[in-house]
Amino acid sequence: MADQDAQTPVGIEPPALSVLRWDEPPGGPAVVLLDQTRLPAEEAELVCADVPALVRAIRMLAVRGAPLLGIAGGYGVALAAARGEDVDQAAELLGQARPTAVNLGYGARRVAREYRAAVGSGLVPEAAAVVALAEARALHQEDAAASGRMAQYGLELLAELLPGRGGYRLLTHCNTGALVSGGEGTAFAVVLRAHRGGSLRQLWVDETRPLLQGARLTAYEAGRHGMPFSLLTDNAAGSLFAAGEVDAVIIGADRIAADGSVANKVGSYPLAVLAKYHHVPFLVVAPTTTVDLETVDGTSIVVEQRSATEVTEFTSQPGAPAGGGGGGRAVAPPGTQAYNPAFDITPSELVTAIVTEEGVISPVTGVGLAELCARSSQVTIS
Ligand SMILES: CSC[C@@H](O)[C@@H](O)C(=O)COP(=O)(O)O
Repeated sequence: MADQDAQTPVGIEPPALSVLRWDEPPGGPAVVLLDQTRLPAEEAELVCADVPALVRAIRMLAVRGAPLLGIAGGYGVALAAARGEDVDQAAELLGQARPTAVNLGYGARRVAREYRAAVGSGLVPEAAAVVALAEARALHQEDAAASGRMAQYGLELLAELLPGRGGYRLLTHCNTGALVSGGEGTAFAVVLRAHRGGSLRQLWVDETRPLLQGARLTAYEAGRHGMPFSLLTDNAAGSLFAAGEVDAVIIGADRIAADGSVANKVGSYPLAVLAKYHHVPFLVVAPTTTVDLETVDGTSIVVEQRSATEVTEFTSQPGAPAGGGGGGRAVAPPGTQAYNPAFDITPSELVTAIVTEEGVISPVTGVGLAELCARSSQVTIS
């Protein structure tokens, strides 16, 4: 059971979270996840011993967040390879489990490509499976390194945009910390670095309806690190801006199109509009693996639509079938239809800057994005 009162005093680091790992028990290899649907009540592991189990875990958000989905996709293909299964089919199944986060398909295809190359060079499938696992591990490590670099660039950007502040009051949405990454996350990694350096005055955490990634997960991570933070309902953000309590908005991304449009958790776009109106910087932090130059603009991004029960019931299980029966307490009359997109799209003109592991682009332009991606050491997958 996670102890909600056990906040870590500043200066003392909590133990790193084991969010996703490869395991090789006697029964065969498995991808072991920290089940995010059970946080913060329980720190429970979920063992995925085959690709369908991992696909289910992805759909129900036991594992989630763009960079971690990429890592999960990579290990999923390595799992298929280790089991002697069709890796291309596995990559396809994994890549389609959730449509918006580009990293998922990237991770799966990248490992599948390495496996195919290994077989093509004459390795037997067992040896090629070892190559596939090594590639998944490399992807995992690259993401951890990218996280550290984004944190540094992000902190420098805050200092530049908000000079002379006694400490930053940052508003974030959804969950972007260690729970979504091989490292300390994307936007949350910047917040954490500010906290460690004594420059975080306040973290405002949007609860993030309907699945409460802010309330359940970001509050859990902020609490572990002893941050000064408060939770707010998503629709309280406007009054917080009006009161002058927000110095910057800082979020992650699930896909960034070639024109700089940003897909992120639904509720990000209204924050960008509020930020523009109140002259507050709106910052997006994402690795270059989240930039998708093949998606020309925001209108081409496929936005995942999720079950109505996630809206019509409280504490509904993520991914419960539409039409009731999500396992939660109904808050709407039976049969109520719901509009439940998982993400929304923020156009580049509302984004002050995008922070990647290769540097910062501001103003956000397609040219700047392409340059950063070209500089990136990330493997290009066609
Ligand atoms: C680095 S995390 C960026 C995004 O993946 C995050 O903000 C987000 O929207 C996650 O959505 P989720 O539906 O919980 O997977």
